[in-house]
Amino acid sequence: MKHELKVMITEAEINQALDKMAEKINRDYQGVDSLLVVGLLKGSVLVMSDLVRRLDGNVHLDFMTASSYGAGTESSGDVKIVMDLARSINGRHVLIVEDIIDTGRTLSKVCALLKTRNPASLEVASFLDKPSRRVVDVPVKYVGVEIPDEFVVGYGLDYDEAYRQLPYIATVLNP
Ligand SMILES: O=P(O)(O)OC[C@H]1O[C@H](OP(=O)(O)OP(=O)(O)O)[C@H](O)[C@@H]1O
Ligand SMILES: Nc1nc2[nH]cnc2c(=O)[nH]1
Repeated sequence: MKHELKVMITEAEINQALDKMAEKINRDYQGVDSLLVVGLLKGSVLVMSDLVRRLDGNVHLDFMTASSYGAGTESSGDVKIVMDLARSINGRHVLIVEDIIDTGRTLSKVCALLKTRNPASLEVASFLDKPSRRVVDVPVKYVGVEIPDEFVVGYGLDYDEAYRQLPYIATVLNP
């Protein structure tokens, strides 16, 4: 069945939100010798590449895969670390980049794990935030856009792995 999509956030609006996020991040990390930006795969790939291009200074990248969503639109709540970081974060300033924070379960698990590895600092930037869905409290310092409780696709976000490549964010009218 072909899904009917309704655009929620346009490409131009995404770019404006990214500019604002990057401005805050650049201000906060001014004077820091290097910033390690950690992308959570796969959802963060688009926001990660667009955000880091806007960052000043000495930026390093690493990736990790944490998965909690199966084939459908509901989190299983069972967060698994499928692929870990390539390098140590001991003493590093770490900024985790996510496409969306929903229940907060994924970020809560990832933050708890990374904190045990003694980073110099650990903060979170999530392009989308669905605050009404939160089950676990996670401090997210940088948010692009707050959205209501609707399942969205595009700009890294999938429906059964489809639609990640869309340059805009949309809701699925006939899931
Ligand atoms: O706040 P939560 O309820 O935990 O939901 C947010 C997480 O769900 C999605 O990941 P998913 O597990 O679907 O993997 P993906 O990044 O490969 O799409 C998204 O990328 C976030 O990581
Ligand atoms: N694709 C997608 N994945 C999610 N993971 C948590 N919330 C969402 C959402 O709204 N869309």
